[in-house]
Amino acid sequence: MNISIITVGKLKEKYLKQGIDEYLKRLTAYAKVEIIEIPDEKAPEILSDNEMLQVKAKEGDRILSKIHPDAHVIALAIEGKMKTSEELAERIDNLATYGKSKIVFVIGGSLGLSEEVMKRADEGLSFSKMTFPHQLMRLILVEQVYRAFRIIKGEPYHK
Ligand SMILES: C[S@@+](CC[C@H](N)C(=O)[O-])C[C@H]1O[C@@H](n2cnc3c(N)ncnc32)[C@H](O)[C@@H]1O
Repeated sequence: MNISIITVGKLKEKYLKQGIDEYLKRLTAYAKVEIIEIPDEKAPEILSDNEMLQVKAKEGDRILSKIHPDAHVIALAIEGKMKTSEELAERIDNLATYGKSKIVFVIGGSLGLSEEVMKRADEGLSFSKMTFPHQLMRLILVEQVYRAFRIIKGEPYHK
């Protein structure tokens, strides 16, 4: 199984990088997982609604250019569907069973994902109604993907 995680902007914090690298290392036993960083659109702190849409659209185009047509796309979005860890594991397992060997998770930038990216997504995944920083979201996601594989394989870890 090939899993790509498309994210916006460079990861800055060392503590997040260390955590993500640890889970990526653990995941090598289960899947080929890569993180694709696309550049964020430089913008001032205060933006009009129209400017925000433009920033999201530009980042969205960059995200879409990295998605293979055959990929099953899971967009991380607050308003997406909430799942238990077991349900995420089942989803990943089912996708593999039905020949969807390319899964792409997409994490938006500080302004979120464009409408075009949401349209391309096969499903939206919410981690709660709370807003997390996009860089922290990467760490949470790789841990949950690792947890999913441990659940799929029936290995101890998930309690
Ligand atoms: C800082 S948030 C963007 C907030 C923006 N106002 C929005 O509603 O999308 C950056 C990205 O992190 C991810 N994210 C943050 N909180 C999330 C949550 N609770 N569930 C799923 N994804 C989340 C989403 O991909 C989001 O686009």
